[in-house]
Amino acid sequence: MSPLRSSATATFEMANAVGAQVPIDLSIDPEAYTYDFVIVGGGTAGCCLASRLSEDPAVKVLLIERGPLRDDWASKVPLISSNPYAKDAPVGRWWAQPLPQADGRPLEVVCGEALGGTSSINCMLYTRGTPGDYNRWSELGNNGWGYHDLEPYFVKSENTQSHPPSEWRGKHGPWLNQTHPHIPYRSMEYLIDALERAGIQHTDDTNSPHAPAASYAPPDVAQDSKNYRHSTFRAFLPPELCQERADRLKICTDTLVMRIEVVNGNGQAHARGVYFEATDYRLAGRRFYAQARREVVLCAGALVSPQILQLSGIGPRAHLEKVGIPVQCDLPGVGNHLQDHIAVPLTYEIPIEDSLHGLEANPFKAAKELLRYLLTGKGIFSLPFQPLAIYVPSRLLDSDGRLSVTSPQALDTSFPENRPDLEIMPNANNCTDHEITGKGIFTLIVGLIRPKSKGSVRLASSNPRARPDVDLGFLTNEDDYVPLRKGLKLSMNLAKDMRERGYPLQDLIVPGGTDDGSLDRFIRQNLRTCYHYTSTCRMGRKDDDDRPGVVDKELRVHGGFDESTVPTATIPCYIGLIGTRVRIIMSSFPEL
Ligand SMILES: Cc1cc2nc3c(=O)[nH]c(=O)nc-3n(C[C@H](O)[C@H](O)[C@H](O)COP(=O)(O)OP(=O)(O)OC[C@H]3O[C@@H](n4cnc5c(N)ncnc54)[C@H](O)[C@@H]3O)c2cc1C
Repeated sequence: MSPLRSSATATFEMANAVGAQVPIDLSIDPEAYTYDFVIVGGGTAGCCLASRLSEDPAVKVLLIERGPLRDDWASKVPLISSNPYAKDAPVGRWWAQPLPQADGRPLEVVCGEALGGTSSINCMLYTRGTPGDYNRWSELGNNGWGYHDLEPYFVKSENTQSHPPSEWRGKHGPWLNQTHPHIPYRSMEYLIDALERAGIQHTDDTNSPHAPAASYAPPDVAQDSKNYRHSTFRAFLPPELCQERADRLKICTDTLVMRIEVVNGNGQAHARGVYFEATDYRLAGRRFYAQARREVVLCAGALVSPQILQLSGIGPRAHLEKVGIPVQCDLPGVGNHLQDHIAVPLTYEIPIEDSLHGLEANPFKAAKELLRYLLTGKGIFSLPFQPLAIYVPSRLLDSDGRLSVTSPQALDTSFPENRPDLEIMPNANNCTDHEITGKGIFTLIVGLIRPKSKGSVRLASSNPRARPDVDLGFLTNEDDYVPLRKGLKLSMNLAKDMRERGYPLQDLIVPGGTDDGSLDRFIRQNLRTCYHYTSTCRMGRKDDDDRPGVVDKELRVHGGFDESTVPTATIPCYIGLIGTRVRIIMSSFPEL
């Protein structure tokens, strides 16, 4: 049997091969459906973990992924595969609850659903965050998770094609990344000049632990040498590796895990196995079971991991009882503490030839660019949507949004208090939900990357096929307005500078003024998700009154589990971009 299959029929055959149909036929030898590790979710974390665990020839691993295997050409081309709203994009999209703080608007949440998960459709930015991010995790009591503890795993896993080897950059890992220093948009040249004049320094390497807290650079991007997207599926589970390990690594795509089997005995809970069905609704009800000799590892993302725990009877008792799920373990933290970067875009009109919309308006230019990519791997099709990463700590901005402190001590990010809390994301395209046709668009998205607001994930029903109920909780903590206002002022200053230097930039969707009232109104009307959901199964103490943890520092679910159920949504508090971090957590986990 090939280790990689994709259609629903193949899944069904495969389910027969990797599990036992429920109710289990007692004549089946349990060895036939028992693995050492059963990994739920073949996404950013799951692919990496499946690869690492199956390095040991004595270890049998089953990886179960809800989405398909997508390995066609379009899924590799950055510009095409980075659009989660394209008709056939392998994503799950559903509405979160309407937000009172967004004038009652519901926002859509989006997750990748394919082998590779969200790393198959995201913006590809390989961004680790600052040393202070990890040192803060340590400060919260999670020993072993400080920056110097994790740096060796970053180095081991990556292969940077643009930076020299150093103590913090790796050249020999399976996950490739590179940087594109030449940005083909005229608007970005003006923006870079404006950043320099604003005192925001260029840095050679956004992932250097020595990069200053206020800095800008073209980001590292998860791409191979042909400029194809390097999702974690391509990096960690290439076909030759899957073939070589076919005896011990089974990958089941188009397959939906319904719940984890939890058994209690001798005062301890134990995750014994998982129940699953084909994702295709026509095969719903034909349920299968696989048993885990050692561990069930939950890597279903920050929105679905808590759903699966709750479906399995692990979560806040009152909620489980309300939905009619028998309680196995009363764990109040499951699904709480949802965090996401809060994004507010400023939208400007620019000449259409300076923006990505120039490709829509000019099919000849689009064809030429596509041909260039086909022949050379270069050009607009090879680039990320976001060509520059800009970070600024709001506490260094004065009330007019100007950088007021630039001392080396204040910019040293090894101290948690110096971490930037604002990311300004420039894009040469429309990043709003408004339809704007026939115009060139330039966007500065102000992202609050360390929000205090928190939301939650709860079961909408006991049906595992129903999407969970997501409350993004944006701006439930009013403190979040303060850095957002400063970020908007900084971005408006940058735009003003670009215009004053002669760049034809016209206001389209911007605040009516810079007083708090105008800015706050604009924030509520325009805020949106950044898709960076985390912390719904956070690492931390179970008895922490303010924010009870779900897993301990070895990523085992609290509650007496003798062996572990390990969710990936374990980030204890927010950091910069998230995919890179999730992968490192999974990379370091087996050695803990
Ligand atoms: C549009 C977009 C752009 C982004 N851009 C960036 C970026 O540029 N850089 C960055 O660092 N981060 C980015 N992110 C965030 C980042 O990609 C994610 O935070 C990260 O990939 C999450 O990893 P994960 O392993 O936790 O979950 P995922 O990668 O989402 O994997 C979860 C997997 O579990 C599967 N699954 C879910 N339910 C079940 C079930 N019941 N049974 C079986 N399988 C199941 C899913 O299909 C999925 O494949 C972006 C996110 C989005 C949506």
